[in-house]
Amino acid sequence: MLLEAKDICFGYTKNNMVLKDINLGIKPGERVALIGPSGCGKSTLSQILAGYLTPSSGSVLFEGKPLPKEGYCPVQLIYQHPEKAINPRWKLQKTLNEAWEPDETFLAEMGIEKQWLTRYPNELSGGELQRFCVARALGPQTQFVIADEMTTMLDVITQAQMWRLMLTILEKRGLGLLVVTHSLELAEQICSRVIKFEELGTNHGFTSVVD
Ligand SMILES: Nc1ncnc2c1ncn2[C@@H]1O[C@H](COP(=O)(O)OP(=O)(O)OP(=O)(O)O)[C@@H](O)[C@H]1O
Repeated sequence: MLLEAKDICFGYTKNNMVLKDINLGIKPGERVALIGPSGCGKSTLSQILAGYLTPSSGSVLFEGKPLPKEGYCPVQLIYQHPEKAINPRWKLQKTLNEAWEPDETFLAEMGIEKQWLTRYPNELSGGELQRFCVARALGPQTQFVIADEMTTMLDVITQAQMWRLMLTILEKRGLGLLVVTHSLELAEQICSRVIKFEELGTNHGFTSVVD
């Protein structure tokens, strides 16, 4: 199993558990979509799978091991809201190079203009900023990408461009993917398996660690 969530429970407050006994297993080579109603806990689970939040019980394993507590996380999360994922006081060159140093060809492929690098996040549009977040998440040490409503704020043409590029990179580098989306159409186009969030608490979508 490539990425596993085992018996995950989590609440932002003690009396209100958002996630209860969530089990999910993603095999190497699978591209999985997670769909579910607003507020059910998809983003919370994504943050746990990428090591941003610690579950109150249960565990996350990547290639059979817990996620590293320090250093680069092989599971990279791309948020729905790029402005929340970026330090507002850093120019974008610094933000990008904190993760890795992509070359000009890569930046051009991502549709990132050179002049944007010298700007602060509030000097770019949401869509422009999201390109940085995607580029930043695709560093050479990344092995798995979680895209949480990654293209929601982009126009349909840019959405299609971003996904085409993303899929090319994922395939070239053999990276795993979990897509969180409200669009069943996108899920079915991009992924080999679609999971409904409400099925996760009853062990659906989970295959034993023996795999
Ligand atoms: N930082 C937070 N503090 C307290 N409660 C939170 C926090 N973030 C999310 N929640 C609550 O946790 C629940 C799950 O939220 P989450 O964002 O994971 O849902 P979601 O399925 O991703 O929703 P959407 O599809 O609307 O993005 C919601 O009831 C939400 O109000």
